[in-house]
Amino acid sequence: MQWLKRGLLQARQYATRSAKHDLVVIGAGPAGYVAAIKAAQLGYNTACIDKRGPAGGTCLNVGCIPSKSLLNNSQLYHQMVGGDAATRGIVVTKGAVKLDFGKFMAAKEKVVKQLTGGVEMLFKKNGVTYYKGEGSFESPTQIRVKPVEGVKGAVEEELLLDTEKVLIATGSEVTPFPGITIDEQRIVSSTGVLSLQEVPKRLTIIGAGIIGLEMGSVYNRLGSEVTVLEYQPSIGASMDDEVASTTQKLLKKQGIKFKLATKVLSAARDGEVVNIEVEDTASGKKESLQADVLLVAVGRRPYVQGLNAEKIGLEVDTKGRLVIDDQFNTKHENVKVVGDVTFGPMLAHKAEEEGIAAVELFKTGQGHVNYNNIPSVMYSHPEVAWVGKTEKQLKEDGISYKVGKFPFVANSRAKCNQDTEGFVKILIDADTERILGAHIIGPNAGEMIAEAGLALEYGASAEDVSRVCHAHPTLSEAFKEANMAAYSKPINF
Ligand SMILES: Cc1cc2nc3c(=O)[nH]c(=O)nc-3n(C[C@H](O)[C@H](O)[C@H](O)COP(=O)(O)OP(=O)(O)OC[C@H]3O[C@@H](n4cnc5c(N)ncnc54)[C@H](O)[C@@H]3O)c2cc1C
Ligand SMILES: NC(=O)c1ccc[n+]([C@@H]2O[C@H](COP(=O)([O-])OP(=O)(O)OC[C@H]3O[C@@H](n4cnc5c(N)ncnc54)[C@H](O)[C@@H]3O)[C@@H](O)[C@H]2O)c1
Repeated sequence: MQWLKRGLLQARQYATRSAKHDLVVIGAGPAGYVAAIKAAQLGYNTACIDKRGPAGGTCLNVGCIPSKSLLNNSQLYHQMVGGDAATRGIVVTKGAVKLDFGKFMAAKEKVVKQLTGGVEMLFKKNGVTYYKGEGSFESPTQIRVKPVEGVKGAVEEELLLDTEKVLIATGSEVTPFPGITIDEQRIVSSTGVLSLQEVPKRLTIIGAGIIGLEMGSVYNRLGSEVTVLEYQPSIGASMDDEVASTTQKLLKKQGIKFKLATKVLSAARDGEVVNIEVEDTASGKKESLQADVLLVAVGRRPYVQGLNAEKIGLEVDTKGRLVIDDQFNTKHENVKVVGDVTFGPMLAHKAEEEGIAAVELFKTGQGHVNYNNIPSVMYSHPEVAWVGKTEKQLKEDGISYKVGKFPFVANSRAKCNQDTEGFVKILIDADTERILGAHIIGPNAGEMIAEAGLALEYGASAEDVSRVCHAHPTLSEAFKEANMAAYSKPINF
C-alpha cells in the first residue's frame, strides 16, 4: 500500500494543473488586452496570457507610451532652453534650466507603470484571468502556459488550458540588421534607446521611419548631434511625398542631419565608440562615420517564437506573418489572429480595432475594420498625421482628384501659439467631392486627424465638413478651410 500511496503522490506532483475557459487570448498587447476585456464584457469566460509579465505589450512597455513621454518632455525642455520661451516674453536665465536625465527617464517609467498596472486592474474588474507565462499550442483547443524565469508573478508550474476559442495576438519584435550586433548599450534598438543612461553626444540612427524620426527628435532636443541614415531617397516610410519633404525640411532646420540614399555596410562597437561604414547608393562613394550611440530602426517583424504554431499547422507567409482570411480566421475555425503578428500596418490602434472585431465575430458573426481609415501619426514637432489615400496612391489607382490646402501660418490660433509651421492638405474625388485622404503637418495634427477619420468613415464631402461650425480660434479651423479650398476657396488665405 505504501508504494501505491507514494505513486499517487508523485503522479499528483507531476500532473499538469489545468483550467477551462471559453476563450484564451495569447498576448496582452493592445490587440490582446482589448480583445480579452471585450470578450469578458460579452460574457465569455476569458483568459489572457503574456510572457512579458506587465500587461500592455510593446505599446505600453517599450513603444508608444514611453516614447511619447520622452517626446513630450523633451519638447518642453527644448522650448525653454532653445530660445522659444524668450520670444514669448518668458525670461529664462541662462543656465537656470537644467536637464535631470534620471528624473526625465523616471517620469517615463512612472507612466509606463501606471498604464500597465491599469490594464491588470481592468482585467480584474472585467473578470479576465491573467496568466503571466508563455502560451503555446498543444492542440487548437489546448494551450500550455509555461513559467518564465525572471518574470515577477509568473505561473510557478505549467498549466494546461482547455478552451473553445483562441485569439493569437503575439505582436512583433525589432527587425535585426544583418551583421550588426545590438548590445542595447552603444548599439541599441527602439527598446534600448528608451532607456539610455545619458544623453549621447553623437546619436546616429539607421532608418528614417517613424521610430528613427521620433527618437531622433527626442535626442536632438536634448542636445545630441543626430544623424539619420536612410536607404531610400526620402524619409517617413508611407507619408505623402509633399508632407515627407516638408517634414524633412523642418527636422533639418531643427538640427537633424540626413544622409538619404545611403547604404549601411557595417557597424561595430570599438570600446565607447561605434564605427559605421556607409556607401552613397548613387555614386558608390564610401564613408566612415563615428557615433557614441547607434540606433537601429529599420522596422519590426511578426513574432511567433514559442507559440508552437507549427504544431497545429498554422500558415506563415514569407514576411513571417500568420496568414488569415478577411475575418481573422486561420485554418481552424476556432483560432483567429489579430495585431502586428498578421497583415496590415503595425499600429496600436489598428491592433485594438482588430481585437474588438475578432471577438465580435466570434460572438455574433459580425465584426469589421475599415482598413482605408486607419490614421497614422508621427509625434515629432510639428506632428505629422494622415489617413486615407495619398496622391501617389490615387494616381496609381487612376482616380481623378482635387487638392485643398491651408497653411497654419494663416490660422489665428496657430499664430497666437507662435506655432505656425505646416499645412492641412485634403484630397477629394474630382466628381463627387467626397474626401479620399487627409494629410496634416502641423501643431496637434495627431488630434485633428480624428476629424478626418470621422468624415472619411461617414462618406462626407469637403463641403459637408466646411458647413460644420468649428470653434474660433482653434487649429481645427485650418482643417475646415482646407476642405473649403478643396471644393471652392478658403476665406482666410
Ligand atoms: C518605439 C515604438 C513606438 C511606437 N509608437 C507607436 C505609437 O505611437 N502609436 C502606435 O499606434 N503604434 C506605435 N508603435 C507600434 C505598437 O507598439 C504596436 O503596433 C502594437 O504594440 C501592436 O500590438 P499587438 O498587441 O499586436 O502586439 P504587442 O504590443 O507586441 O504585444 C504582443 C504581446 O504578446 C506577448 N507574447 C508573444 N508571444 C507570446 C507567447 N507565446 N505567450 C505569451 N505571450 C506572448 C508579448 O510578450 C507581448 O507583450 C510603437 C512601437 C515602438 C517599438
Ligand atoms: N507614432 C507611431 O505610430 C509609431 C511610432 C513608432 C513606431 N511605430 C511603428 O513601429 C514600426 C516600426 O517602426 P520603424 O521606424 O522601425 O519602421 P518603419 O517601417 O517606419 O521605418 C523603417 C525605415 O528604415 C528604412 N530602412 C530599412 N532598411 C534599411 C537599411 N538597410 N538601411 C537604411 N535604412 C533602412 C526604411 O526605408 C524605412 O524608412 C512601424 O510599423 C511603425 O508604424 C509607430
